[in-house]
Amino acid sequence: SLTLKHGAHRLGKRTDPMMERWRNYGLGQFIHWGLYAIPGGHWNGAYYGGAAEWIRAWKGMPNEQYDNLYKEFDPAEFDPKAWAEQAKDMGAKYMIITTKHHDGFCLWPSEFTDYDVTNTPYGNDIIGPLVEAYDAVGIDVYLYFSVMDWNHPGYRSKLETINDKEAYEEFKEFTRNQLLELLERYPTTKGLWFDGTWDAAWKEQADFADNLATEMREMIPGLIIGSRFRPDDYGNRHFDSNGDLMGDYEQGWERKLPETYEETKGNDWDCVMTVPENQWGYHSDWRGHVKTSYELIEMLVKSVSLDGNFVMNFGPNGQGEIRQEETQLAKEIGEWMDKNNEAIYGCGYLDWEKQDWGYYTKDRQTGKIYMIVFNRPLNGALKIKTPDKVSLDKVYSLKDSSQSFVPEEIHKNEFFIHYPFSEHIDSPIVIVIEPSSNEIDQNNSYQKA
Ligand SMILES: COc1ccc([C@@H]2N[C@@H](C)[C@@H](O)[C@H]2O)cc1
Repeated sequence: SLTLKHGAHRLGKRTDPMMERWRNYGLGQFIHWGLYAIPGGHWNGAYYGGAAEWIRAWKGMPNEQYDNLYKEFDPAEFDPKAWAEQAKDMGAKYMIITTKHHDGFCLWPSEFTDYDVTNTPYGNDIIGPLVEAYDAVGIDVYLYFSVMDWNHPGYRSKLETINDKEAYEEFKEFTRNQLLELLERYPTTKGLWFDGTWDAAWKEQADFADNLATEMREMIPGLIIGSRFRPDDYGNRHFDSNGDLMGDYEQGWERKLPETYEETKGNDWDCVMTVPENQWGYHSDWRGHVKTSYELIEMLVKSVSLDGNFVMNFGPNGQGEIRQEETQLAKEIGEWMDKNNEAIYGCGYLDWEKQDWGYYTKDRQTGKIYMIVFNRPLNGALKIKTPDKVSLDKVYSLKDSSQSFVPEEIHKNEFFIHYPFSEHIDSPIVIVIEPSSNEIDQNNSYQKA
């Protein structure tokens, strides 16, 4: 393998308490909020179908008009406590907020630019009250930060001239200053979710980024930073030039999910997901498919079943309101989570053969196994294949533990559970298996429930 100065500094998962906590979240909330929520995908009566938070980049949208939107930013309905309550009721364990998206507008009072909330009619810090409100309800806060910054004069996508390099040095200083400022202002931050790091210019900054990551981790010990932040010596991100994961978890699953455990390479990872096909910031006219709570719950369960976290995106509007479609989804997901979160929180991958009816999750502490059923077989027979020497001692319905099942053995290590499906079931059901095996698996050191 290559000798790298700025490649992965750790092989395998982080095992410290902060990362253990992260690993057991299951469900997160992404919030994309900024000036782009004001146009909401429209400008001068024209509809822009691309991602609403990228409207400044779409042709026909005059940059200087976008750059003056800050003069209109006055979200009278912004209510961080209400947002935090809603996220709590949904069952989110962490929240990721855009402090600065690609447009460079800062939702906190930054010492290092005038392009921030203090120079708007609203005038106040947005990030601070959000951090406070979410901390108050026990939801951990992570800060999204875009390195790419269309507002800063020193930003470059690539470094070609001497001038580029000199300007970019100022930009790097500015970026460092803003990041240290954020960690200084919001010390309860548990981690940073970086974006906008694909540029050639940034890919040349292995040394700078590595040192900056070290500095940030010194400021907040245990700080969690994913694989999108730094490039290695050869400009590779996510995985270094030896194929080793850089950062504390893999951030490659944006609007997509792995199919198999192998695809996750055994790393920690999160999936960040939009409700419509591709809108992160507020778009007033969602076209195309809008995901149902059933689909989002399946993505959540699939993520947890493959040792990942699932982060559902919310895009508040220009007034600071959570839109009605997202409120409804949060309510429906919360109702399911109220009854079934035991199969999500603190759970992860189970190495039993995947079956068509849905997903297994395993509680990392108790070893309890959950069958989360989305696709009921017409004959009601749910197939289970177990590893050798595992018998299914106690099998019962999560919603009613008195409803137990005696698995029918159909082959060695192969069973049917005959579930009395009735037509009225319209949300995923969870069956609990308390396995006992002839040799207790040392990892599980399984105790009776
Ligand atoms: C295809 O290029 C991009 C670049 C940036 C994004 C940003 N990442 C998401 C988490 C949103 O912030 C989106 O604007 C999406 C697609």
